[in-house]
Order: sequence, then C-alpha cells, then structure tokens
Amino acid sequence: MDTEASPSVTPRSTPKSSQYNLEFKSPQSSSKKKQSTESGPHNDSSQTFIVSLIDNRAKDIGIAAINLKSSDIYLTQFSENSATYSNTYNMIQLYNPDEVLLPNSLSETKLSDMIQSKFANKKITNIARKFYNEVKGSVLIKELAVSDHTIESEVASKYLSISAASALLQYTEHIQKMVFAKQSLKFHYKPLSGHLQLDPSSISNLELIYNLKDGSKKNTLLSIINHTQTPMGSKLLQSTLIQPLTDINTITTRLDCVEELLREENNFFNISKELGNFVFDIDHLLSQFTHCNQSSTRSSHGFVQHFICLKRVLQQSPQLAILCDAYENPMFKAVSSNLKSDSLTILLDQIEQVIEEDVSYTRNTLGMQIQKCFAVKTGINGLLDVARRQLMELTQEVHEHVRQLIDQTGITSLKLQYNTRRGYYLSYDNRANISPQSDATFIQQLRNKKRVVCSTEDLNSKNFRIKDLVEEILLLTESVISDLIGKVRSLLSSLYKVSESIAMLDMLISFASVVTLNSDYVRPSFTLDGPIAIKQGRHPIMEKCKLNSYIANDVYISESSNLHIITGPNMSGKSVFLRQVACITILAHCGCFVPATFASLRIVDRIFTRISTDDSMESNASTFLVEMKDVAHIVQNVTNKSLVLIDELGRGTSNVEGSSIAWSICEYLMSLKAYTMFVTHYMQLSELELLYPNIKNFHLMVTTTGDGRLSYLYSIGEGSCNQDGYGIKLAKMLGLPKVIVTEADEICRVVLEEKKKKSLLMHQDDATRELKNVYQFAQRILALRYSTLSGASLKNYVEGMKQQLPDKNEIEDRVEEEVFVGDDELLHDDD
Ligand SMILES: Nc1ncnc2c1ncn2[C@@H]1O[C@H](COP(=O)(O)OP(=O)(O)OP(=O)(O)O)[C@@H](O)[C@H]1O
Repeated sequence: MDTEASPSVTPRSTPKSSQYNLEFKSPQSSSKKKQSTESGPHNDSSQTFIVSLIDNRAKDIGIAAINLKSSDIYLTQFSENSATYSNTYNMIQLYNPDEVLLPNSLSETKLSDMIQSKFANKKITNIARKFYNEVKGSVLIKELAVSDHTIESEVASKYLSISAASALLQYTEHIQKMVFAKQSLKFHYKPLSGHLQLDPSSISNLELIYNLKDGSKKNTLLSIINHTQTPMGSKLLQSTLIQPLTDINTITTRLDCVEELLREENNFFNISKELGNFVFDIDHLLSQFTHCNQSSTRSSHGFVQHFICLKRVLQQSPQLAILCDAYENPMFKAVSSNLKSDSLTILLDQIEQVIEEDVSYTRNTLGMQIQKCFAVKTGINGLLDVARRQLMELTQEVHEHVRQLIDQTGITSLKLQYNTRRGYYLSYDNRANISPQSDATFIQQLRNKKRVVCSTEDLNSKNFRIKDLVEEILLLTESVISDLIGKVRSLLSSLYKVSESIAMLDMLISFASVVTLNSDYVRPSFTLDGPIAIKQGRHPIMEKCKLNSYIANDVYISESSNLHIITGPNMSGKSVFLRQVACITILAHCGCFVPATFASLRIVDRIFTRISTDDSMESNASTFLVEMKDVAHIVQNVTNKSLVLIDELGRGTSNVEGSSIAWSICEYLMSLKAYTMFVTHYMQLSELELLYPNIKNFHLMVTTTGDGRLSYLYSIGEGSCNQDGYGIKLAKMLGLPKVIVTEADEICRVVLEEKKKKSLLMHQDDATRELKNVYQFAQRILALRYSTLSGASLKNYVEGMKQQLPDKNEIEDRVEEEVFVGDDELLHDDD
C-alpha cells in the first residue's frame, strides 16, 4: 500500500540494506538470544523495548530506548558515579528491554561486562561505533520528532544520548525494517535526577508491581492504587510507581488535583464514567500512523479500523474536556485544552466527511469485515460504490442459498457462519437426521462434539468472488483514506497530547478513587530536608489482608536521629514496619494520598532496601554473598538524600563477624545525612545509641501471657527490645522439646550475664549521657523549622521539652551558648 499519497508526508528513502547488513553484525550471529523469564516493571504486552547505549572516557553514559509498540523514544544522559554502573543498570532495567545495542568498542570493559552479565537473558547486539553518530542523530531527531516537540532544545548538549538515538534509529530502520514517517515519533528526555530511583531488587522486594508469592500483580502496591480504566492510564501509573517524582512542585500539583477531584465528587464520578469509554490503547493506535513501510493491502484493512477507533477518541475527548473545565487547577485546564483543541475538531470533521457515521469499533470478525468495506461514505468514489453494491448483492445471494438449502434438506439447524480463513461456511447440529442425498450436497465436512461444519460448491465459489470484491473494495478505500492518513500524521503531536492527557487524568482519578475507597488516607506534605514524620502509618497491602486487626505505627526520623536501630523478636512486625515506611514514601512521591493520619516527608532521591526474601536468592549464591553484594551497592551509591532500609545483615556468617560488619555499616551510614532504618537481631548494635547522638533505638513490642506464651503487639516503642528469651519462647510455642528449651534458657542466661558486664551501658559516664541529652534537645529545637506550631503552642511545646531534661537551667544556658548563637529567629520570645 502506498501510504504516501499526501504531499505533506514524505517517506524517508530507505538506504540499500545490504550496505548496513554488512556493518551491523547480524543479530542472530552476534547475539546470545535466550528466552526472558524475568518479570520486570515494564514487562507487559503493550511494551517492547530496544535500548541503545554508549559511554565516553569520563564515564558519561548516553541511553536511548524505543518502545516499538507505541513509538515513544526516551533519551537519557548522565554521569555514572557508581563504580558498579548501578545507575546504568537501573536505567536499562526500567525498560526491561528485549534487546540491548552496544557499540562494538565500548571504552569501559567493566560496563560491557556488567551488561553481558546482568542482561545475559536478553539479546545483546554489537553495532559498529560509526553508527553512534551525533550529527546523524541530530538530523534524525529533527526529522522524526513530532512538530512542536521541545526535544531538540532539551538534548542540545546531550551528545551521547543523541549518538545512542542515532544508532537505535538506524538499527530499527535497517534491521527491524521499521521506517518511520517524518515528524511522527514522540521523543522524551528523561533526566536521571528527576525521579526517585528504585533499584530493581527494591521494586521486587517491596512488591510494587509483582508479588513475591506467585509473580502476579495481586496484592501489590499497584493493585491497591490501580483504579485506572484506560490502557494509557494504567501504563502511566505503573511507570510512576517505579519512578516516582522528586520535583516538589509537580508532586504538590498532583496532590492539589486529587484534593480538588474529591471536593467535586459528582463531576469526579462523571469523569470516571467517561474514561471507561476509552478502551483501546491510543499510543498503540497512533504508532500505527508512524510507520510508512506498510505497503500491503493488510495495512489498508488496518487503517480503516484505526480510523474508526480514532474517530471515537476524537468524538469522546471534548466531553471529557468539558468535565475537566469544572476544576480550577491548571493541570485540569491543560488537560481540557489538549482534549478539545481546534485542530482536532477539524480533523474529526475531515474524518467524518469520509468515514460513515454509524461505524463503530467492533471485535466481531464479520462485523469488522463489513465495517472495513462500508466505512467510507457513499458518493466519494464511484467505483467503490459499484463494488460495494456488488458485494451486497453477492452477500444476499449467499443468504438466499442457505435458505434454499434448508428447504431442500429439511435441516432446520443449518446456520451460516463466517471466519477470516474460510469466509462463509455452514454448520448444523450433528444429531440432525440427514438423507444420503442431502449429505452429498455438503462438502469439506468436519464433525466436532456438537456440530458438523461444512460448505457447498456454490458457497465456495461465492466465497471466492466475495474475497476478490473485498480486496478491490479495500484498495479503493485505501486510495480514499490515504489523504486522511497524511492529515493524521501532520497532527500527531496534538494526538499524542490527547493520549497523555487521558493517561494523566485517569491516573489522578485513580489516586482520588483510592481515597474514596479508603477514607483513612491522608494528603502528605513535603519538605526538602526536613524529617520523615508519619503518624499512625499503615502498610497499604498488609492492612488489606489484616482488615481491622492491623496496628498502625508512628515514625519520626530526622537529621538529629537519622539512624534507627530496630529490634524485636521474630514475627514481631519489623519487616512490615520497614516496608510500610518505604510504601508510604513511594506513594507520596507519586502524588498519591497515603495510609496514615498525618505524613510529612522529605524529598528522597533514592530508596535502598536490603530485605531478605527467600525468592530473591541468586542462584547458588550464599546468603552472605547476596547480603554483601546488596550492602556494597548501598554504600557505593547512597547519598545524603537517600532512604536506606536494611532488614538484617550479617546473618550468613559467624555471630562475631556478622555483628562487626553490621556495626561498621551502621557507623558509616549514620555519618551521612541519609535516613536509615536498620532491623537487626544483634542486640549489641543497640549500644551504638550510647556512642552516637544521632542513633536511636526502637523495638517492636511483645508481652508474655500468664502461661508463658508470647503475645505480639505490633507496636513500635522507643529503646531496644529487652532480651527476655523471646526466641526461646517462640521455639517452645512451636513445639521444641522441654529439655532442649530449658537448656537453651540456661545457656542464654549465662551468656547474657557475661555480656552485661562488658556492656557499654555499664561504663557510660554521666557526662557523656548529659552531653547526648543536650545534643538531642538542640536537634529537636532545630527540627521545629518544619513544624506547623506557632505562637503560644510553640512556646508550650518548647517548655514541655525543657521539663524533660534533668537540670533545666544548666541545659538552657548550654543550649544557648553552643547551638543558638546567631539563630535569633528561633529564640525570639514572641515565637
Ligand atoms: N502492624 C501490624 N499489625 C498487624 N499484624 C502485623 C503487623 N506487622 C506485622 N504483622 C503480622 O506479623 C507477621 C510477621 O511480621 P514480620 O515479617 O514483619 O516480622 P519480623 O519481626 O520481621 O520477623 P522475623 O524477625 O522473623 O523476620 C506478618 O506476616 C503479619 O501477619
């Protein structure tokens, strides 16, 4: 099919493929293709990614990724500050690509090794370095990007990402044989810093998209907040969850929108209802208009269907726009103006002039066939009208033929059916009485359990004629609609905005639905460098499983105590508590309300998790090896703005070595401004609190019932867990023989007594203790910067804090001397 009839759409000439086949190593010969078994974040049927990457000697990385199903291209360039190339790995892994393209001469072999080992189950293709060409890349971007896109200015200085795009586009064109129409692709620049980075193991450990139990999407954070109704909204929500935002203004705008939606509830439900009409993937639909190398009649079949879908989108969008107009937020205004732009009204008008009014989207095979043939209005092309009249007559003949057959054979269950492969065919109940004479009339008979499927000579010949006529009609239809295809291509940038707007609206409606379905979710607030303060926080997934028995907990982590050591017996809820903090932080960074009664968070640049899950064990790797790899990754990449959640460390080695490693990791992490929560069974770690003022101990509370059984409270308390032989009590509850339990109890008592003598607690002097109190008092005062308290209530709060100190006057003097010099604002009496 010639899709280039419109003068405004010029196909780019395809270079002689042989030249490129020589240059690009054939994917089959140079790559190791294995079946992917991984379930990555983007691993759904609407996405198929190819990623291209390049580096330079200064360890800058350029990445370009194309989604072949939607024609979106993502460009990124960043400076790799991790020795293990973890940023590069995370970035590529986010796309979960089917294929990775590498220049045949990567300057860093370590990078090449990382790609080869981490993406061993993907197709890795080497490409001649000369295809990573910045100049060519710029030309291609200029030529292919939709018209009013700002991508050229965004990537002007990002020469590596342009080079990566150059190789990627040449590869898809010459090897994948996808020729894109001019100004048809949607380019996006994705800076590394604009998003909260989550590494793939955290995405998996926190069960954001897939659960750890069976790898499905059930009981995941996504399942809790996903009330989207369109494929675009669902994709946006999923990608937001694995790449939450770090821009405080954008997050606030989203939260404002959710709040506004909740205020105007009737309108909110109407929008939700309206969104239910956008059932097909508009991105995928538009990508069909970007390819200009579809020259068979197959594509014309498709285009008719695409126009029917597009017409429906354009008809429904203005209605959605009117509903959005009821809201004040500029985000809704922008969505509204994208959905009802004048150019789209003109396009709809043009489509309606050509496409019949009453054709609509259908999945039925015969319905689809009829719609394709009769989609173009009568009176536009004389030959087309004649061919269609012939088709109608022929179809009537087919029906008449069946009626005659029923009369002749007396088989009342005889039915006319249709499928794409056979065309029209017959079927009747296999219990029907049929004479031998009638039986001979039917040819190509196939019996199944209930029916006999067959045809007749006459029906077959009519089928051939119908097939020819349909081909002719579709060719004539194509000549009519090719002009329309050009018009759609020239408006792709507006149409992409429609898709993006619907996706954003759908995601916001989904966030609002979360709140209507869970009235106890609250709007989070943000500071750039304040504490993470969560009141009555809950784990969104666990609370669904536990219904009313879930126990909410508070969290307050700030610069003054940026490392929390959390202890508690087995099964007391430590891991759930850690995951709860992570989930609430992620939800808030997406712009969603959170399960708590109050939440104030600081903007976090990365969340690191070291959470042991049985499923996450690397094949044949020991527990210790996996732990050390994880923790090395954290230490190498953690920043002052990160949130680090470690659930036990040093389990796979001797007690002494394990606790020593855990101790020194804690010392390292507390020296940063990162917020760290460290769950451990090594009780000696709680002594760190005595040495360092910014380390605080917490524990998950349990009590012992009268009969010596453990009762879990799942509530977090200050201080460390007392060593009351909980592990032994649990073992007893689980059926360990009495003789073993008694012996274990005795050994435990002796060891603990020995330990107590050496404990730092015994040797800590009063001066150290007092100094620590002063430090913590001062830090709490400084943290008032983020407080909403003012006037008398602020003064009362400070008074209350002072009462808690042993020697009020002395402390006051020292605080003034040491901490508040120059900080007049805070000390001002009126405040
Ligand atoms: N806040 C809570 N409210 C109600 N039930 C909870 C809560 N937290 C945890 N639980 C229950 O306790 C179980 C154990 O929790 P979790 O795995 O967090 O314990 P843990 O202290 O990490 O155990 P271990 O030290 O053995 O790893 C959970 O599966 C859940 O059923």
